[in-house]
Amino acid sequence: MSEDFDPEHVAPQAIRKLTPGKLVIASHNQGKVREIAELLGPHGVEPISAGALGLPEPEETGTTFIANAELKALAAADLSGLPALSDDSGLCVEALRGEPGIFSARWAGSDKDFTVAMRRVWDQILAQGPGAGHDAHFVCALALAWPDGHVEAFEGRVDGRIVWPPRGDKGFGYDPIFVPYGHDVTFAEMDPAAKHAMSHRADAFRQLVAAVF
Ligand SMILES: O=P(O)(O)OP(=O)(O)OP(=O)(O)OC[C@H]1O[C@@H](n2cnc3c(O)ncnc32)[C@H](O)[C@@H]1O
Ligand SMILES: [Mg+2]
Repeated sequence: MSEDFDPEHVAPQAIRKLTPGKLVIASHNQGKVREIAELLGPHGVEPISAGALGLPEPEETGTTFIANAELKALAAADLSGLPALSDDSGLCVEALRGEPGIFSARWAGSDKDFTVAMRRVWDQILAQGPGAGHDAHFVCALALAWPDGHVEAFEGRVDGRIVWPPRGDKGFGYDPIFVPYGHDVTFAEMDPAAKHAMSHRADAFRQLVAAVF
């Protein structure tokens, strides 16, 4: 770094705005695609899912939520020639030092069986011994990429606790074992509108909407 480099005085890069039109939802998770389409509802874009375009599922080689979100959005924008919005998210359990974290989908195995993944979370908390806390948070990184390689990314979070047994049949993934702080019901017992008012995805969405719309 040169001696006169002063990080306080670097001009911030201009945030690129999204113009109305088609937007690829760069996810192969139907639960996410549904939630993202609902959150995008009032914002005048026309969502098309990666599945509908036959786009492949890129390998998630990043070591952070943001890195994985960016690589998924950039791959979809490049292949489709359209702006693309991706989501990389997961459940981080404090007693498990943040696991499953970026491996949240992978804990469900190739069958994407979240009964197995939720059981694994609970068993690993129990394996920590009787003093282990149940605190956890969900993280959602959203990345919006354009075909020329420009990308903007935002990260949201919601804190809560893990409960057992799983409860509720709304939502997806780990929702049946996650109760947000200040509530008694799991994300899978809430109506979608209630989850959208407080979720990690909604938190990231508020930042994205404020910046690019
Ligand atoms: O990569 P894409 O194609 O978007 O789909 P994916 O399911 O593989 O998604 P991720 O790689 O981001 O993995 C995140 C996993 O974390 C879980 N997850 C993320 N957000 C969640 C939410 O709101 N409620 C419950 N589980 C969630 C969910 O099971 C996801 O499979
Ligand atoms: Mg994935």
